[in-house]
Amino acid sequence: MVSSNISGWSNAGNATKEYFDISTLEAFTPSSIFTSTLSNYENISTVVSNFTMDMVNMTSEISNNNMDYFNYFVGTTLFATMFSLFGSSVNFYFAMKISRNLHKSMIKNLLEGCMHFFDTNLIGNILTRFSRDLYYLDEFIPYLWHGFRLFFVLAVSFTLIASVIPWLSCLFILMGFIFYAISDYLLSTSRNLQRLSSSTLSPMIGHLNTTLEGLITIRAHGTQQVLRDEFDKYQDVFVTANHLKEISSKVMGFYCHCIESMLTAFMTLRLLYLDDILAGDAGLVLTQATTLSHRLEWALSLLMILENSMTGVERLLEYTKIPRENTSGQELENWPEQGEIKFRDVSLTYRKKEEIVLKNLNFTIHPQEKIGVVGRTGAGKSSLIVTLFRIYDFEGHITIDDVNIKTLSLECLRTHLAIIPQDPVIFSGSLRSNIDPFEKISDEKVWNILETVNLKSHFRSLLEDITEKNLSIGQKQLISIARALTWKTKIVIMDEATANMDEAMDNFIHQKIEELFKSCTVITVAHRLNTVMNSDRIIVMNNGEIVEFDTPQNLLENNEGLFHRMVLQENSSGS
Ligand SMILES: Nc1ncnc2c1ncn2[C@@H]1O[C@H](COP(=O)(O)OP(=O)(O)OP(=O)(O)O)[C@@H](O)[C@H]1O
Repeated sequence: MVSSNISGWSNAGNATKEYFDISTLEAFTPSSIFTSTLSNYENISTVVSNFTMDMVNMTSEISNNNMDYFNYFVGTTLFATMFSLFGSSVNFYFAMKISRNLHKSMIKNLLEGCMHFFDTNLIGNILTRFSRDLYYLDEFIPYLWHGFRLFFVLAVSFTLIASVIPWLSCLFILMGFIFYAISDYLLSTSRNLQRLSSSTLSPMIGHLNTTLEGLITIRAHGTQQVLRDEFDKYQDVFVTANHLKEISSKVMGFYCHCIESMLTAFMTLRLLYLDDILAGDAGLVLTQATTLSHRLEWALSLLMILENSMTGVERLLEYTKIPRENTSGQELENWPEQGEIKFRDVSLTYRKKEEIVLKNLNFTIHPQEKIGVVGRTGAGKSSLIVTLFRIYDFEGHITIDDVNIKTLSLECLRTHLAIIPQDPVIFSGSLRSNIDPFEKISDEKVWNILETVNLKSHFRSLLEDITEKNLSIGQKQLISIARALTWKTKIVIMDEATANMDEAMDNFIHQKIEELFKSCTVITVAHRLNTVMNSDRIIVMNNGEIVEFDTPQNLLENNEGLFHRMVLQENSSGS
């Protein structure tokens, strides 16, 4: 039990120490210095007020009894206070450094993390790390330094009692062992309950998040009760774990009180039978003994909070070790010039030992060709696009203008491909920052692009906050197209970009794309077959394989082909 507790502690401690050694600290910003000074001021004022209270309490206890102890008290308490004051300042400085480093590393790792991480970690897990666990690190741990003051005060009380009745020291040593055994047991229990509480909070937060995201669908289907029941289930589990954690701290208080009562009773009985003790000394010993349990309980509860907070730190440190994408590779300018794409023996598996999603694909897309990609749900259309962006590792080779994309840096590859996704992403901020986030082109050119996509009349200024405008999905999609136009890439990919739109908007957007991306290679993933009927060639996918790849005309003429059957099916369901 003892060793498990110590090893748990030292793991977290070593991990923090290891993290602390990372020397990527940046200078503090003026605002963070200001905030830390304010917090430190609060810290210092707490220390000073604690000192004053200690002095008042102890003086009242001593002055009536034995003035010889007064200097001893003042000296020790003053030392404890100075130590605490110095310690809290040092503590704050390092706590802030560790916290800042951890924040930076976590967000960096998260943004550059492999997609596998997001496939295997629920959103609730991530949100809890960035909320509750960071809260423990930022709000609890820096303040726990105050607790060390308590150990001095405890030492003073013990020494004082022992100096009056020396043989009580043996009793204190025995009591120390009992407390150690209890705290060892309870601290490890509490630490595990804290872990349980944190891990049961994540599904609850994740559920709440997805509920809010799908609120319209939930209301449309009237499934509020189902969602409420599910939430209650997650909440019950969380509250149970959290309640047990709270109980463990109460249990510790109970044990402390029991021991204190036994100690006081024993001392009182013993004092009654001692002849050579002054009444003042006896009173002093008794008053110190009665406050001991309170202070011990407080010291142990601080240890418990520290222990529990370290589980938060432990969880945070896991996020500094997220496997990251390999971003290294060559940087090419003015690439690709033609936009020719070749797939050679490309296979993709999302997770090890899982089913192969793309099976040995071999095809060539010629420069400036307009290619449609169709297939039933789960055929592998989006996976094909994912491999082009190297979102997941794949086997085989993909070359663009004879450059193997695995040799390129991720930044180079991804900035030379434009994608218009199914759900257009609108960043919070101005219209300009949404269309040209890296400020590559002039305002005039941005306005020209807006005019090209028929959006100019909707905005008065490029600095207008786009989030305040209630844009339709079609309009958001047009903004995505405008963004793709500023990138001036040779390859444009549309992943079911018009799936959520009515036919008129769908036709309008495709007409725009034909016009604007005439000189580009365009790959359009589509569910509606008429969307890709104007393509030069169509890839028909089934079960991770390319089963047909030809012009729309030839595919329609092949009565045995999958595309032909899909068209017939779509027509019959439409009529
Ligand atoms: N992140 C992922 N992790 C594991 N498997 C995945 C992942 N994404 C897709 N798959 C699986 O890969 C297969 C192909 O999915 P993909 O999304 O490429 O199909 P699709 O043709 O685009 O389907 P849809 O038309 O419904 O979008 C499916 O069996 C799917 O379950």
